Amino acid sequence: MTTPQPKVLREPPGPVTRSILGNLNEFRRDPHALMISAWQQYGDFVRFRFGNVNAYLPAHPDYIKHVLVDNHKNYARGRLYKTFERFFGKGLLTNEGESWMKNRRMLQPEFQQEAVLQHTQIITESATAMLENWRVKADRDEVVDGHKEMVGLVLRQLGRSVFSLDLSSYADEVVPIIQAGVSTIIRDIGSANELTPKWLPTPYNKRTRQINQAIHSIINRVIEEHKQGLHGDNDLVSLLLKEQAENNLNQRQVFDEVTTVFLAGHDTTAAAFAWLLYILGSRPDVRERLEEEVERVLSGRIPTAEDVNLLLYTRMVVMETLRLYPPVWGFPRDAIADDEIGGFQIKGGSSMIVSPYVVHRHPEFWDSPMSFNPERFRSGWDKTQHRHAYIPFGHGPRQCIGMGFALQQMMLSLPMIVQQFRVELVPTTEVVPATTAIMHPHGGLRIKIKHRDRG
Ligand code: HEM
Repeated sequence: MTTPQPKVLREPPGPVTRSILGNLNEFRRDPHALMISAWQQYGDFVRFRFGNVNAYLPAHPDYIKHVLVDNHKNYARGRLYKTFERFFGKGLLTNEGESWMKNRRMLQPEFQQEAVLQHTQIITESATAMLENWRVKADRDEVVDGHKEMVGLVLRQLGRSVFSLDLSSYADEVVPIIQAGVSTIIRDIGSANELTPKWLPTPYNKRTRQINQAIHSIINRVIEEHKQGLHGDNDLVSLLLKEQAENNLNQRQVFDEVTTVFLAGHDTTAAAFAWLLYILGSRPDVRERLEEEVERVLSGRIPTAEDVNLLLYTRMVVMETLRLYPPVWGFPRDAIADDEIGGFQIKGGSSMIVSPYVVHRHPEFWDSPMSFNPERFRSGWDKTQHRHAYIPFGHGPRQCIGMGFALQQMMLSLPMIVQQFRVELVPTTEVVPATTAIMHPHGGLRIKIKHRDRG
């Protein structure tokens, strides 16, 4: 009888460096460039070293499936999500275990299709309000920041739907502070800042405090106004306060969940919208087909929830935009115990970077991956495509809870924009993706809004 030989596992290959920080500086500087070049050189499973921690990039959809679904229990939120906690607290995004599961179940109904459909009117009313403003901007031939416009739209839609409060007035002052702060998370990975005690008056601690003050000013107002009964009892905040009254949540948990939905729900969708504006401005062929569809289906009407199912090309454009410009370009996990992926050895304690940005560009799964081609999402695309080659909202038990809401915002608002306006890019510098935590157009998106009916 022969004894079975232990399987020989390979060490994943990756860029070698003598720096004590390993590949960390390069990653902080330009994570997209590092990931893409390393993947092209080393293949579908790459090893980086961040200080004394191994960080792996699983670039093949099978490997991603392993981490997010098949063996997800072995992959915890980990170190990087820990750094998110200083702004997000321990809400759904950063939390784990029993209390995550309990709160996810509690909040899930607020984001299910039925609930999302109920927000249709708020979403279209909010878009109408923005478009009325755009009339004035178009009359004046103003140059505007398209990304900032979209932040305002999203804050109005998200705020009114989920918090019963229009938050768009924060778009100019408070939100930029929050966005600038949250986006530094990548730069802060492994930096000495993270090790300094919070009470020390370092510039880093001061900045963190300032960002938290900006966040708290919004969230405290949202919660306080609900406690005073100013916003009825039919939204996410009321639900959380009811759970608190029944001792299912404490005050801190309510605060953290509201903060998480606010932070995770505005910057992401606004970035996606900004890229949609970019496509409208840079691809006349796509814009013309959108205009044709919107006229045929809506004949000048405001879209309803039923119309969304008929706007097939619009959906294809939204999906292709999320493929090439995924607002969440990467998200982390840490391996709890040793594991094996595709014959590679994974040591417990090492990190994973799951990257929509990389797998959405995988040439084995996407023809001409770098070209923007909505046709690839023609009806039936999902019958032939690998499920884990397209993950703009993640997958598995931790898939984005706001996915349906974000898609509905885009499916209703994009046709309304197309009905009335055209977008002209103002050429200054090339539009490139930011390498901050959320991938919006770097430095904003300078555009002019043109009335469609005036040519
Ligand atoms: C285009 C817009 C959006 C994109 C691309 C996006 C992307 C993602 C991704 C990739 C994840 C998974 C992260 C991981 O597994 O580590 C996630 C989680 C999450 N998202 Fe979104 N998101 C978007 C919009 C929203 C909206 C509108 C909300 C809320 C209103 C939201 C709330 C959340 C929350 C709470 C989680 C954590 C879920 C959990 O772990 O249980 N997101 N999102």
